[in-house]
Amino acid sequence: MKAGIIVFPGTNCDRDAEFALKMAGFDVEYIWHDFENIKKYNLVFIPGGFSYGDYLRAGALAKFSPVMKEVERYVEEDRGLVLGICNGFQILTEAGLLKGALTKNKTLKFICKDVDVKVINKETPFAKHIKKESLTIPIAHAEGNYYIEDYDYLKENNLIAFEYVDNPNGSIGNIAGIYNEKFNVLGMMPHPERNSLKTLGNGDGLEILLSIRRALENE
Ligand SMILES: NC(=O)CC[C@H](N)C(=O)O
Repeated sequence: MKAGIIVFPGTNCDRDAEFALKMAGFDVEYIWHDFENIKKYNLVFIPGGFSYGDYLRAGALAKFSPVMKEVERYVEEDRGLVLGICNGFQILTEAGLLKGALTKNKTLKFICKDVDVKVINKETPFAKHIKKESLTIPIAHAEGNYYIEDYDYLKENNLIAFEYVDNPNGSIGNIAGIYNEKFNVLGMMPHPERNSLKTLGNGDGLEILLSIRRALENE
């Protein structure tokens, strides 16, 4: 099972992602942002960080990197799954691959702490093998306040992946992560790769990556 981690100038969670994906049983390669061919990966992972220094808005410049056109085709042609974490989630919304937008935290401060999230839609490859009802996963962001005009659309179509138990940033409906309509893209603000071992917390983050690997294997 092969995962490709996209690296932009300013990405800083790529090594943690590699470590966690290997823990979950993936073979891992890096994909530099000007790469135009991502055919061979079962999972494309867009990690966190500060792509292009978060200039303009987090993710607003990264969406123009050549690799993002290929990610669009990858999603459209159902070649595998895409997981965007934090800055990865911001890039996916900026690129229009996920609905809504990540705006500044309601406190206007960078927040770095562990949060509990409830698993909302369990019928997707990303979540169907998660055994727990809620997971403890760290957040670290300044622009994690998720907003969408048509919140009901997300609810009615089961596009909400995770909700915060105790909303840290002002996100509408306590949203911590969402899916696209084909359920082959997940974006989430918490960092599962930062809690992939019991010694890093309780290992809850690995549940998500293991669920993805198992679902891909059973396809
Ligand atoms: N952890 C990350 O991915 C960095 C956060 C992000 N660019 C922000 O501050 O909103």
